[in-house]
Amino acid sequence: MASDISMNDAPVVVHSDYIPRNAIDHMNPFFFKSHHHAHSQYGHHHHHSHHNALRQQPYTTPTVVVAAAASHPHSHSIAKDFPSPSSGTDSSSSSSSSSPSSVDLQIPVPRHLSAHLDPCTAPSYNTPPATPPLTLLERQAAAAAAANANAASVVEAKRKNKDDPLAWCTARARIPTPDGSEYFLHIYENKMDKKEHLAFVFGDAIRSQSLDRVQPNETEMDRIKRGAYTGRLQNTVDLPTQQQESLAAPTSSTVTTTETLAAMDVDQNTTSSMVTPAPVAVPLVRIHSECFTGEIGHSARCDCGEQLDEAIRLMKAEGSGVVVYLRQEGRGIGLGEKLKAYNLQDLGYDTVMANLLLNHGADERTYEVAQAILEDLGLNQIRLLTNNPDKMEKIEKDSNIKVMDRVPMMPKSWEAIQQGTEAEFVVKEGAVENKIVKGKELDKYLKVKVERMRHLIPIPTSL
Ligand SMILES: Nc1nc2c(ncn2[C@@H]2O[C@H](COP(=O)(O)OP(=O)(O)OP(=O)(O)O)[C@@H](O)[C@H]2O)c(=O)[nH]1
Repeated sequence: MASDISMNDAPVVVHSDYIPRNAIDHMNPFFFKSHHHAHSQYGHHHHHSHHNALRQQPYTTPTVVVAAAASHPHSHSIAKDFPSPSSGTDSSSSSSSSSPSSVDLQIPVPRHLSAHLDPCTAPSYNTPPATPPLTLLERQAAAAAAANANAASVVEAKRKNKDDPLAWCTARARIPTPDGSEYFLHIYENKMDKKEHLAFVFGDAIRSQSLDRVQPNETEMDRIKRGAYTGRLQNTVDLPTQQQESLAAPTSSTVTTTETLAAMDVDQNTTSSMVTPAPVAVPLVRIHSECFTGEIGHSARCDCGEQLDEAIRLMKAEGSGVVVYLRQEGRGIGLGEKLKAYNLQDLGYDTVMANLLLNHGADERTYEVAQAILEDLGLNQIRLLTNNPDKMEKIEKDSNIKVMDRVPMMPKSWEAIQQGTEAEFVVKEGAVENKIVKGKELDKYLKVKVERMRHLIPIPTSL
């Protein structure tokens, strides 16, 4: 039998100052269920080596486990502060759940998993046990305190550097796309984190002020390398030398160096006199959060890839617009934590509850960097592509940015359900045609967004 190789007799080192990794084991039904069985059903005849390993761990002595199990007559109950997968998180949530039991919360082991709960093969035994989890209230208080501290430090950073932007563009380059259209990818550094946030800029009229600003002692070639030119670059490398010299690199006039600015007697700290973009009608903007699984990994758990593609399609069609691509993977908790959340979702918890059980906020994203990027691109009035009212509020907060209009992003599969055309989807490798996503897991994910995160999408009546 392909047994639990992690449960072999590798020596278990128990340190008295052992610090558990997190609270995950305490809500893992395998963990407690199997212990309960170890004592009530298998008693002390249970001889699997990992049992002894666990016995040595400071936070989960057999006594504690027996007491925990005994205090709950239900043989599957585990820890008092974990709700069942179907219960809500707090009274303010708009969960459609019908079991808001918050006093004596239990995690029933999902029926389909019970069959696999042989304590000899239960897969969680190799995981170090953890400290007792925070109660939900404590978690919420901690999340609120962290959010406040974060907001305060951002304000502080802004106050100290009134004239310095929070984010600035360090390079930009043309990205041709298969249909012949192209956009300029902008890369941003910022004061909040070490991540490279991005802006996909469609249309030549939208320009980064920080990129265009003249830097001390830079040459024309430095500016070309950063992408601080207008128009398009010409291939001069393949031309004979004398022709190379006679051709300016950009096709239009505007690599502006310190020398030319000096000759023009222009204030070198500003670019306003140098770059005068054509006026843009209120442009389409998408503030998109990174999702490796949805955009690269062919996942049908979410519609993130579909949304990114749709935003790009709309901006190509308009010939103008910006996708601000924030590296806030997993609603800010990171990819590793998102994968853990997926395991909890496979146990039946929804996306919100899974985050909370991992001691994260339901959504840890912030939008100050996005605000700074939009300001840098000169976009104070936008049409925002989103279903998320929270995002609309946060992007306007403490800034000059005004969301003039919200452009909804209807999930394609739900649109098709409403139009009765779902059967026409052709499933290709990894995704439905045109990267559209569909399926039960997506439906559940989307419903949670509507029911618990105020997203503005009509749920098809058949769901
Ligand atoms: N923690 C967590 N993050 C997820 C999950 N599924 C997708 N994400 C992340 O959620 C982010 C996208 O946010 P969404 O809530 O889908 O959408 P939104 O950006 O708030 O709203 P829209 O503008 O309407 O798309 C990306 O960073 C994804 O990586 C999940 O199950 N758990």
